[in-house]
Amino acid sequence: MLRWVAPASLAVAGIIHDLSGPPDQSSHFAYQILAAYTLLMAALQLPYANSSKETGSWPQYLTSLYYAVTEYFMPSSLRNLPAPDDDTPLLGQTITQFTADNPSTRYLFLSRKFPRTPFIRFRVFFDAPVLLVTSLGAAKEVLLKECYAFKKPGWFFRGVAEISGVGLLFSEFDAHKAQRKLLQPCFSPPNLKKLLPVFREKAAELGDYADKLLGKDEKKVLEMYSLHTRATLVVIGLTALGMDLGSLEHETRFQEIYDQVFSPPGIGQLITFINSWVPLRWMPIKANRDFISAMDELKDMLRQAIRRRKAEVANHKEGVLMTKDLIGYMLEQDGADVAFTEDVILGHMLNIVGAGHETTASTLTWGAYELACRPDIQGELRREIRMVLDSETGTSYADIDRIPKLDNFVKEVLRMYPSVPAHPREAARDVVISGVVVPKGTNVMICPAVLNQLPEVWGDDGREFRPSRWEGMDANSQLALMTFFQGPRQCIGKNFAILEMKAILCEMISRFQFESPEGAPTYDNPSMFLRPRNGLRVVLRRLS
Ligand code: HEM
Repeated sequence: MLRWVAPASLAVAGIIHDLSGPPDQSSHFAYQILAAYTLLMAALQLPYANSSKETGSWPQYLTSLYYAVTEYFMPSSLRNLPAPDDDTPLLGQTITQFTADNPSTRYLFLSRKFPRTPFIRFRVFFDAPVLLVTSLGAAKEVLLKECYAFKKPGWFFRGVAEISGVGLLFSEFDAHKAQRKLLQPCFSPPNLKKLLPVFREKAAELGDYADKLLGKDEKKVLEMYSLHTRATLVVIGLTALGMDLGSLEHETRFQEIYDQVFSPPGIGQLITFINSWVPLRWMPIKANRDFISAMDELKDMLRQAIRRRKAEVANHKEGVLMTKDLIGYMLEQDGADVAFTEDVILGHMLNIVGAGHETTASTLTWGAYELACRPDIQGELRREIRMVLDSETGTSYADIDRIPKLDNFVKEVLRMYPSVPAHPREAARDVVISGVVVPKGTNVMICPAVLNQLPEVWGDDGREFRPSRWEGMDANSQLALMTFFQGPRQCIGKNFAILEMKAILCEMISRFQFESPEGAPTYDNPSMFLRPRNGLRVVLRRLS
């Protein structure tokens, strides 16, 4: 009977705590007395801990005791949320998550284990609670209605913004609203229309390069991820920044230092990761010196581009490709509501390069994998694409954007393989989401894969790759695809990315047959992107 004393005390303590004031993160005096009392009650059980199977082993007992006590420090409004029972003390779900086969697996597992709840509460480092958003209702509130009640957490800022720049990604509240308003026109449909010829030209170059790699052979195994990252870097540099950043045929200096910063070798990766929580950049070791010098060089290259463009804007020279390319646009707006100083523009450029090329490259790579697995879908797509590309009138923006089967295929790849698997947020104030009080400072995690596969939207077959599911979806179904998010902070480059991917797929599918993927794919984990571990190889067969 004694083993029930601690939980019972906990329950009583919890009720009294809830009655004693509104739920918040602070622990007041009465609460601490109750915590001490319960600890004492629980400690009374210790002599019985090894006496029978019923009471469990010492480690089990100590773990339960640890959790019984730490539950006290959980805001009361979060205590009753469903939570996994296999947390590791002080690390929570971190190990389970990092050893899973892909960065979304654990979140998907939890969302299936606890269906029909707005949030699942899990623990991470130092047992901090995180709320995983698991219903469409809660997602709508976090991303749309209460979007500005949340911000990017400090640990995330420390870990990522040192690489990706502050830019739009890490600006918050009014600063975000003002910058977003100014940058939005760069990504408007009229501007994107002007980019289609560039997307098509670069897609054709990618096709030519793949053809060159095949040489005299009719078919060959090619590694698609590196091909796609090179192609998307060329596109993003040229179209958004007016710069030559990459090349399809060889690794440029920019690519080399970019990889050093984003995917540092060996201990560098670990330092980048730990640096989010415990500052380690000051340590005088090689990994840090390499990182800092690569970052300086990267920024130097981008600064030179800004200065070059500044001189052009001063001479009223228009952007080469967009009527107003991103840098030119920002320079013209400097001095309006937002000061676009060199540092601010640099932040935006780092954002665009970081957010705009690996994401698109990963999605294209998973697309190549699905094509290789599904010859029937590939054949249907090829027929539709060739009809459009062969039309006598020439291919326009509207033509490519409205090939129905291609549209469904791209959406399905985006749904099943969201290239950014997890997006953390922190409540900037107390806020109520789907009836749950989320106290200021609480971390919230949005995992697009969870939201993209919700049974409330897709029924029971949401885990299957089936492009035809998009046929006949109405306008409200926008919420069915959360890969780019929705609302004020949704991806500003969404339409850019979709059009670029369609242009590349049109070219590649019409010229090559994708075949024989190498077994089941493996994923990088932990990783900020859902990308294949060690690349992804498929057979490309030249078509006549
Ligand atoms: C498949 C490709 C892409 C995916 C899946 C993707 C996904 C996302 C998501 C989910 C966000 C919201 C992040 C957050 O607030 O936590 C975001 C933001 C952003 N994305 Fe993308 N993105 C893609 C391509 C692009 C491209 C091509 C560009 C630029 C040309 C771009 C530029 C940005 C920027 C600047 C933001 C910050 C927007 C803001 O906070 O207002 N993205 N992206």
